[in-house]
Amino acid sequence: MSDLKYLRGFGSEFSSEDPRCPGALPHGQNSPKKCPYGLYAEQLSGSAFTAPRSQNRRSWLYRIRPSVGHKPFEKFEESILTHDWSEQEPDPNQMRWNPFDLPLPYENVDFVESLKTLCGAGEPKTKHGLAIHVYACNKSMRNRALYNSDGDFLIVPQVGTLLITTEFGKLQVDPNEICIIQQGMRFAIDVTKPSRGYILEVFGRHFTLPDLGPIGANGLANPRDFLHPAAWYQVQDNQDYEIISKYQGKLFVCQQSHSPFDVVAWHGNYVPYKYDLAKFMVINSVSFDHCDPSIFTVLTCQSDTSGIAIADFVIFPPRWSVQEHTFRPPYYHRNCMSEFMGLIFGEYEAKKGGFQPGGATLHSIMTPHGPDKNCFDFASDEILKPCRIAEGTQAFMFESCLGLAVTKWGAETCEKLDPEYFKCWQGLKSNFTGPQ
Ligand SMILES: O=C(O)Cc1cc(O)ccc1O
Ligand SMILES: [Fe+2]
Repeated sequence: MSDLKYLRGFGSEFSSEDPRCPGALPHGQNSPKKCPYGLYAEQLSGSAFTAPRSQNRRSWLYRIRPSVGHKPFEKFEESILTHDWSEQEPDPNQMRWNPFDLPLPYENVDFVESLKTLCGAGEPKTKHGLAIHVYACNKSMRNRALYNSDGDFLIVPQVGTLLITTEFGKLQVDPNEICIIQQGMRFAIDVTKPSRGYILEVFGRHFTLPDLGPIGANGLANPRDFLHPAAWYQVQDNQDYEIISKYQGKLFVCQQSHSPFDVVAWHGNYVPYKYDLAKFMVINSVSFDHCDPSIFTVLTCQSDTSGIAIADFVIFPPRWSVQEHTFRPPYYHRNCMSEFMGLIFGEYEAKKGGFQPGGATLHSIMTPHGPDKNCFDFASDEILKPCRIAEGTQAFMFESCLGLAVTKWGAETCEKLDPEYFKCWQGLKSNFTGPQ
């Protein structure tokens, strides 16, 4: 799979033909009377038809059969996905989850069956809000494809490579890479070993690159490093296929007698993509003080209020730390945004050993948090020389302007919530020297 070909760019107009069918893309028009190779033309709209050009997203798919050739949808039972944010009483406490369980061999669970919702806010019907899920699977999705009617998935693999077949072609996504599968796109995930990761879902809006302001035209996640699949199709006739739709927070399944991965060629600017976090160009203070973590924003999903994110995807990559006369780790703070963090590998700088790969933390709106006692003591006394930090680590944050509610699965069923978390700050004593 590593010889997969990708198309580079961000938000561009791409086009791709499976090399087995040269000329499959119609010339000069989207919907000819008869398409080349007897294909059907189908538009996938990711924005209102009339959205301003800068936000307008759609793709044209040239496929063996149109998507509509399926039997009626029924409820898909094997799922703990929820958007019921009132399952639990609100809880403002700092939360830390130990690593979520990988499936045991006899559990045999695929990506869709393994989806569990941890927390979220808002709902898909009004296209406002987000949900944070985790997956932990050990089986490939055989003859089964998923699409999300509610919004876009940002998938962060933490253990195990994902081989993702989409209508647009294939993506291989390793830990320390992320991928975005937008609303409506059918995909199936193959795994070769027990695999785990995090998912940020945003309802009815899309991720964009953050503006760079005074940084200039380059830096942070550069557009050329976003990789899109090349067209690939399979002919699987008379083969039962399950299509699962996440619709208004619930999963539904329908049957069809052929593969949905039958798109021979496509063009447009609404295409799934992946990004390697190691490609992020880090900008930071080279003089003094600790910059706000917004400098590490990879992708943002903006609300209607300029500069305010429904969700930012932020990373804490390996980098040089050079600030002088500065407490270098994250500062103590209280935030009007919600901060959900995960760890792909290594240790998080503000809590060495206190937060494990495959686990998570949630610091809710205005809930105080910051470095633990060990981190504070060390950083207050360390001799400041230029040094590498976060080497061999990758922590990330989903930051949202919305107040997040934790689900029953997140608070109880998963049995990973650590009641001792608050203790990491209890030893922070007064160092007040008083008036001299
Ligand atoms: O709380 C956290 O660990 C995330 C975070 C990191 C940082 O460098 C500054 C602020 C912040 O919220
Ligand atoms: Fe924070």
